[in-house]
Amino acid sequence: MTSGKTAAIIVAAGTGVRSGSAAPKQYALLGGKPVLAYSLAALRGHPAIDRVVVVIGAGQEAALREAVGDVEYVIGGATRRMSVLAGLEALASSTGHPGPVPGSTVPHDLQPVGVNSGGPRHEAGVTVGVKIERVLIHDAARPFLSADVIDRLLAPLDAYEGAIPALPVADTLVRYDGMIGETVPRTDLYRVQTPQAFVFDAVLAAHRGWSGPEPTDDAQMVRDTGHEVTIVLGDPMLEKITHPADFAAAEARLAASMRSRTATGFDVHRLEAGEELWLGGVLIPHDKGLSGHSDADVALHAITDALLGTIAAGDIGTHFPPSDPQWRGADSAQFLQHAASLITARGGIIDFIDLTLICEAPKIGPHRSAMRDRIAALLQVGVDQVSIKATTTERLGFAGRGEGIAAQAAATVRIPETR
Ligand SMILES: Nc1ccn([C@@H]2O[C@H](COP(=O)(O)OP(=O)(O)OP(=O)(O)O)[C@@H](O)[C@H]2O)c(=O)n1
Ligand SMILES: C[C@](O)(CO)[C@H](O)COP(=O)(O)O
Repeated sequence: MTSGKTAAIIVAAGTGVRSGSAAPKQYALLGGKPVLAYSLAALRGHPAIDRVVVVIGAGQEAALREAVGDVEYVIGGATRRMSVLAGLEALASSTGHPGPVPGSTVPHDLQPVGVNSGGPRHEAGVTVGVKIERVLIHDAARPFLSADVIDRLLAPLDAYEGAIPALPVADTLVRYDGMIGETVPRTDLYRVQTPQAFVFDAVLAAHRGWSGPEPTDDAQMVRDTGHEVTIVLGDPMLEKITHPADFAAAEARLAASMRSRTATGFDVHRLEAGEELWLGGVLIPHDKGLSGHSDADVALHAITDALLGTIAAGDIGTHFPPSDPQWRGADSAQFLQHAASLITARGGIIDFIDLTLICEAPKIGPHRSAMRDRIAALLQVGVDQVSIKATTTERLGFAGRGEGIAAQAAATVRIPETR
């Protein structure tokens, strides 16, 4: 692949009339997250992509910020083509690219690129001034974009000015005008998806010089200005959300892409006189309490580690180092909630927690219900998704001598493979 920077434009300035959604469909929730958030995360998370600009409708800054937080954005136009052009011009102007020639179709009122930081619009930080060599242009309405598709699209750009993902047509195709007419041979027909990848200068020139009928994608513009555009294998996950039923289909695709993961956590704390005994987020009357890092709630620590394990995010010490004085005496509920928030941020769902407390005393039975309620509330799951068991070690070892309490937890979550 040639050297130079790769940018991505997500067009999200449509109104989604056909979707029947009250708000533009790119802000509708899918699996609890805005549609736009999925492809934005996929593009931002891809190592070959240096910069992502989202094209939004006028007045959508607050909706954008609420949906995805800080992101570079530009205001789009009345058609998809004009929105793509706005994105291309934003990239061109911020990287010192020559401006459009007089008489081209570029409108004069294109907004400058901004960052949705809540403050005044400003130029986009470190990436401004870096020349863009390649660009991916993507519909926000196609949320489930995989890294494999991005890889497939970028690979041919050394040889072609463009590459698009497409799927062969599987159905019989027929012309219809009240009665069926000609059957259209389908052997070389493909359904075209996005993102579409281009050499930046080629697609910018095609857009700036366009005077043909309204195109339905960018590839046809690049092709019609004399460049070669190739096809790579698309992805059934990339179907566009267009009509109301497409939301249910997208939810089903998302659910089918969820993979179950189970991980365990283990922790021990010393029992000492003069300490409070916090277990499972509940203060338990006892003649001794647990000492150590934070409030030393061994149960919440074990569950936190189990949850972090499901996403291979290190352990509790990685996120809350015992050496950091700010966590001394801290409520362990915040550790647990942090681990849960990392799973939620990945579109994950917590399915089940199973905890075993290992101690001679206190008796866990009388407190089991309060602990289950508290843990379920902290994780925002049902009480029936939290199991708490207890055992002794038959007076053997540190637990048997009443010197400490051990906790062992297992967590099962579902994480979407499509990010
Ligand atoms: N003026 C427009 C029109 C469309 N798009 C974007 O282009 C993509 C594909 O368009 P489509 O599915 O047609 O979206 P809408 O135009 O929003 O839908 P509709 O035609 O039903 O109103 C979407 O991500 C949409 O937000 C855009 O950025 N600017
Ligand atoms: C760009 C596109 O997604 C490729 O299939 C499609 O052409 C967009 O069409 P729409 O009419 O804007 O939905």
